[in-house]
Amino acid sequence: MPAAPPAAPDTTTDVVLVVDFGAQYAQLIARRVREARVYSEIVPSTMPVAEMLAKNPRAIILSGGPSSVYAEGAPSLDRSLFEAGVPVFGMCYGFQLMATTLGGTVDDNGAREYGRTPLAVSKAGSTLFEGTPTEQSVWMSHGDACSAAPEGFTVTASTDVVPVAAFENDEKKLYGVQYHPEVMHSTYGQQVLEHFLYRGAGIEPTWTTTNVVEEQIALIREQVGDKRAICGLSGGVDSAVAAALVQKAIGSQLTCVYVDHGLMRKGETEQVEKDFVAATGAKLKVVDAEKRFLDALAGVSDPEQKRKIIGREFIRVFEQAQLEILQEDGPEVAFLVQGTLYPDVVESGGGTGTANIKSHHNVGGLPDDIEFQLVEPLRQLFKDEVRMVGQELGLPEEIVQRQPFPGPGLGIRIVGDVTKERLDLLREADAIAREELTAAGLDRDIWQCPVVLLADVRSVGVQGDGRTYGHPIVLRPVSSEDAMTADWSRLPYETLAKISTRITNEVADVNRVVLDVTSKPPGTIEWE
Ligand SMILES: Nc1ncnc2c1ncn2[C@@H]1O[C@H](COP(=O)(O)OP(=O)(O)OP(=O)(O)O)[C@@H](O)[C@H]1O
Ligand SMILES: O=c1[nH]c(=O)c2[nH+]cn([C@@H]3O[C@H](COP(=O)(O)O)[C@@H](O)[C@H]3O)c2[nH]1
Ligand SMILES: NC(=O)CC[C@H](N)C(=O)O
Ligand SMILES: [Mg+2]
Repeated sequence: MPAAPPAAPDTTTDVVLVVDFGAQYAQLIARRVREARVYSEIVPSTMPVAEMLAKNPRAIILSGGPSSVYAEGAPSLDRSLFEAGVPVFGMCYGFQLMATTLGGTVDDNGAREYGRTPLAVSKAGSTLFEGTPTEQSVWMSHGDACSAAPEGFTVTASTDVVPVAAFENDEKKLYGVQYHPEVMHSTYGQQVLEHFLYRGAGIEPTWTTTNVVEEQIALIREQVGDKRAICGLSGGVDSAVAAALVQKAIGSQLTCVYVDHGLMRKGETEQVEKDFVAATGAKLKVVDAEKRFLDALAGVSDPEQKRKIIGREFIRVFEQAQLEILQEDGPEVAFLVQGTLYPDVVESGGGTGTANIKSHHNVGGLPDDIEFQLVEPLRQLFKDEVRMVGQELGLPEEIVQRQPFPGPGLGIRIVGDVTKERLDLLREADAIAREELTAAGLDRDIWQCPVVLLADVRSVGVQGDGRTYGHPIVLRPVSSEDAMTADWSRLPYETLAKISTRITNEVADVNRVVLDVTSKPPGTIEWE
């Protein structure tokens, strides 16, 4: 198994633990806490309470989860958590668990609520609801409900069907809400969360991205010591920021390695070589590994298999680069730096009880026999937070604001086997789409625009009065904040028309261009 990355900066004093009960939104809670300028860390609900308390948390948040508190084998918590004097805030499942553990009642009384729900605040000015309206819109997602709060708690909100939708116990510093304050649709959610942190738990909002930079630099120095590290550098935002952080921490002990796997877009390798070195002055090694990747991918059309092969080949190339660097004088090269972010981890099924959506090459695609120790300073952050760290480090806007491009590259944008010919065709189509989107001034409006070749699909066309039987190209422009959710971008028709005409005119074997109008969920951004 890959070595675990450093969990959390131990220099942080004000840590808030988010206990994850298999929630869809545990990571969202953690980032909302950071938005409130307080450091937070997610821990699994299976962690013993003594271990949680040993982290000296200033407060604990209990997430939602798919189980029913009264079901056999449902995740629970030792009562001592509520008696340790640490302020606790339960959300949905966490709220229900607090209720039952402390003597309240939760049952399946038919009071289901999913989505937008009006909440009536019955105690205006309470710790949680101070300054928010007595009627507010919240986001619910539950089938069980609390019908009686535990002794000593004041019920502070209800809905049409749920008599206890929030309760508070200021003396014990215990709070809970049935709804999800962490999702943006709960109008006063952030305010309620901040009230818990500042008023309930008395935490000062002092955490900033500067802390991330300082803490990570200290951690990296401690982890790497006087050994050497290589950094997988793609030219993308995450690896550029990770490399800049590590460069700051260990300077010349770092060598960046860019792998040209033959799955890159047109002109990309040249651009990385030129821009990245100019921006950071880092040592960069470019490895041409096209043959190796294409040979390994030959005949493979299953997306997960492709991802695992690509993940493995990346590591084999890094191992070779390691051997070459060892030829130069210096200590052992024991570490591999990657620009892994939280969404890569959670989509790869790396949360507690979370599903594997797709194996990102740098997490779920890593081979079991990897010997490098991983250095992943951004592993707990989301993209927009990483961009802020990049700005903090003084990286140029062209790098910090770049649209994401997945590590497996065009390999996961060909639905079907990956061949050199198909890649060349897709590179042409992709270059046209990018050129026209840039010319239309839309680069900043869209998050990214995968261009996908449906190599296994053919359709009939008529070109030059003759019949063609070609392949469709899919345009997938999306808008997003953090890639966890996304919407399809409403691009101007003229731009779409130009892209479509140019692709069908200029790219052989393509006789149709289609637009993907699916949000995420249900679709993911990439097709594979
Ligand atoms: N061609 C490549 N050569 C070397 N390392 C790579 C390459 N592509 C990806 N990686 C490694 O895999 C990590 C994850 O890739 P990912 O695409 O998520 O991040 P990124 O390319 O750094 O940023 P962005 O999301 O902006 O594209 C990178 O941070 C980098 O460490
Ligand atoms: O480095 C990466 N390795 C991968 O294996 C990978 N898969 C998806 N992506 C990128 O992640 C974001 C979310 O993508 P999905 O909605 O397709 O899951 C989008 O920005 C995708 O481009 C990847 N990046
Ligand atoms: N979102 C949640 O935490 C749901 C809690 C519980 N499974 C319910 O349905 O009530
Ligand atoms: Mg990338």
